[in-house]
Amino acid sequence: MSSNKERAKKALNAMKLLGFSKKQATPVLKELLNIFNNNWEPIEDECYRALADAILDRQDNKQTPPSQQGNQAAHAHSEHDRQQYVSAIHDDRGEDDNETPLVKRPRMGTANFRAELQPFESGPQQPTVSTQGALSVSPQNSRGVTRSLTVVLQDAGCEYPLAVDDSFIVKEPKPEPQIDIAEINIGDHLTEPQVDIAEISVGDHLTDRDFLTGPDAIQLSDGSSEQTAGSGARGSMVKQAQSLGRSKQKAPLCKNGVGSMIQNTQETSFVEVDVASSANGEVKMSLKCSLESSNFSISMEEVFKMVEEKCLHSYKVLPPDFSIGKLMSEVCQSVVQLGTMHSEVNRDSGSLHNEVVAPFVKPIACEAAVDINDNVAGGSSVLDSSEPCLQNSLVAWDPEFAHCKQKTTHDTTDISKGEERVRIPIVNEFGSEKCPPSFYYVPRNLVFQNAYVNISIARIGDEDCCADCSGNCLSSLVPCGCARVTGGEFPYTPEGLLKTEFLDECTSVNHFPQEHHRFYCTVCPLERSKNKASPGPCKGHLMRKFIKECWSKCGCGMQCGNRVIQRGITCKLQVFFTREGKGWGVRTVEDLPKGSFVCEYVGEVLTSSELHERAIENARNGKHKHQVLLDAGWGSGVLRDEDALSLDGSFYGNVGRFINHRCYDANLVQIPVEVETPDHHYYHLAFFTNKKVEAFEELTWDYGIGFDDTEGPSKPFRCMCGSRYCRDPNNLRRMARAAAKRK
Ligand SMILES: C[S@@+](CC[C@H](N)C(=O)[O-])C[C@H]1O[C@@H](n2cnc3c(N)ncnc32)[C@H](O)[C@@H]1O
Repeated sequence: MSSNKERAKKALNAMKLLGFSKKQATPVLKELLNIFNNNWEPIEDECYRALADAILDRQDNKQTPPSQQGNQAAHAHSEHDRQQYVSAIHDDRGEDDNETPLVKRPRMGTANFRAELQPFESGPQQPTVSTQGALSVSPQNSRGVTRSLTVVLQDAGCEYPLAVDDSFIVKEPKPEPQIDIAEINIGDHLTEPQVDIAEISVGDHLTDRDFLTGPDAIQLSDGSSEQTAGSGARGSMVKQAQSLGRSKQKAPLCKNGVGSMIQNTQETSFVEVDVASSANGEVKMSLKCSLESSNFSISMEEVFKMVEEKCLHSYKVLPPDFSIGKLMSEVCQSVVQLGTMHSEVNRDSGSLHNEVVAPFVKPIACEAAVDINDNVAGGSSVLDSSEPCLQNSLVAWDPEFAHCKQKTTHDTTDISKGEERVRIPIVNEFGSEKCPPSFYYVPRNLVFQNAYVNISIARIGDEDCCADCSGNCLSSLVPCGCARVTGGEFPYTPEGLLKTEFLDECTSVNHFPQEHHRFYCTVCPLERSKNKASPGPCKGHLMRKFIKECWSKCGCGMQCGNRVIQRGITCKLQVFFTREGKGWGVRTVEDLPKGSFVCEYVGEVLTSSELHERAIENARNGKHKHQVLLDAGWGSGVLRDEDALSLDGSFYGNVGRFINHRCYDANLVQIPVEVETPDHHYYHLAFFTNKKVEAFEELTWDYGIGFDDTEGPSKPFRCMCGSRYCRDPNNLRRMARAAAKRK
């Protein structure tokens, strides 16, 4: 048996390892020996637990006012007191009394020991090997989960298992009053390169003094970093800070290169930081923050991430590549686009040169306008007019689509998604819809199913091509075979414009159809496709002028002046939302001289039966489609169903499907163009300007519809073309004019 002196030395050493000085421990030990009648066993029990507790109690009592002090030890000289004190210690062990002895209130503040945090559920506690009195904190720290803390006092030769909860050991740093964000970075001195989260970092006000007091060493369990800290609680903070320190290093910068961190190094101030920018930095979006008395930095990436999570929470489904950062950059880019557009308008109009034009205009309700047509229109999409001039006409469009409730896949910077040689942006300054309803953008016609479009070299005879030409056919002295269709003269000028004479003739066919030759079928495929018991009489098909372009069987090159429409769109167009209630429309963003090729009307090639079937289907669904008959060349005998063709741009189409109607004085004229097929059942329908068109003027063509048509399965829209020659009897302006005349 050791002597009292040895036992006292051991006890004081044990206390020293817990951070209690000899001066603190000696009087308490004396008191306990007194209480226990110099019996060492209850003191040595459980690795001097009674002694440690008594020291802590004494410290507690010192902190309470003298009036409230109930110095148990000092008054425990009687046997009664002694019993009470001993049982008080044991009561403190709580429900686990029979198993693991517990110390309820170990103060780790100045302790110097090694400890491991483990969840209770994690099985038997592993004995731990002490190093130099270091504290190791397990990586997980889930709040509210009670963990065991094993303290090994190697010098004392025993384990000291403590049950503590997170609130005790893992004391979270007090959040700064203005910053309601969980993660805190205590600064640059803690850096580790692996954690890829970006955080709010709090700088100088949470200094080493706050966290890292004392000389005690904290060793992180992964051993990856050695920093000093004074307590277990602080250790956990250091651990957290450590990971934040790592993250800070890896915090990604915004892709567009704008500042990605909000930083405030002053006590009370506004900080302004760029958060997004257009591609070339002309437009920037910034945030103004006034988070007082903080010295902080916030990663914008983390802010975006938080907003994205909120969006996901609210909207449930988001595209996988949804990004607030991108969205903000898109806003900046759109401002650039609109700004450019407006400044071009101003420059071209010459009136507003120095005026700063707000890029956004007060929106008007677009749905009301659409509703007007919605009410008027209805039924099938096929326009079945009794007017001969309705042949080759565009049928009613789907107003339901115009509500833009469908998910759209359009790229607002280019509706053609790169399919055209030029970008065709989508712009909406007036309505709430960002994009037109979905459809597949195709730059060329596609056969749906049964249409007979036979593109073969063999079908093109020598007389229908110019195999012997080379270079540019327009510059040859004698026009080649390809000019035969146009009376031995090419329709194009060397500048690539349609010749005025040719153009005017084509326009005149539209304006005065009754003065032009018409072909009447014996049995009209259009009538036949209606599957009536006895097909109605043919209403006549206008014989239109054709353009014949050189093609692949010709010897000339792609730059030949007689190849215009096959080179595709070259002028700058925009799909925009019309303010008059016509839905989307097309405008040019540059001046176009008379005779300029604008675009083709592209869609699926349907037979008249297929067209009719779609019409019935659409009537059933109350839908209206973008369809146009190809009937310019029906004068070549009896047409089979598969030869009587139409184009439907509803599901597959190009920018042409957005061109709105204007009665008589439209600025575009539609002209049939023969390219790869010699017969005239199938042809390209190309739009050319029939007058000079100024930048930002809407492009329109005359659909050739009769608005008083009540016979057909569908009624066309109420016309809002604004033309003084508007044919629509329901046109409000026209009615107003008529009323004024009557007065
Ligand atoms: C081929 S689409 C033209 C593009 C259409 N605006 C859109 O938003 O998709 C034809 C439809 O546009 C509308 N539209 C075209 N011209 C119009 C006009 N002059 N007045 C009113 N609506 C018109 C009609 O609803 C018509 O059925």
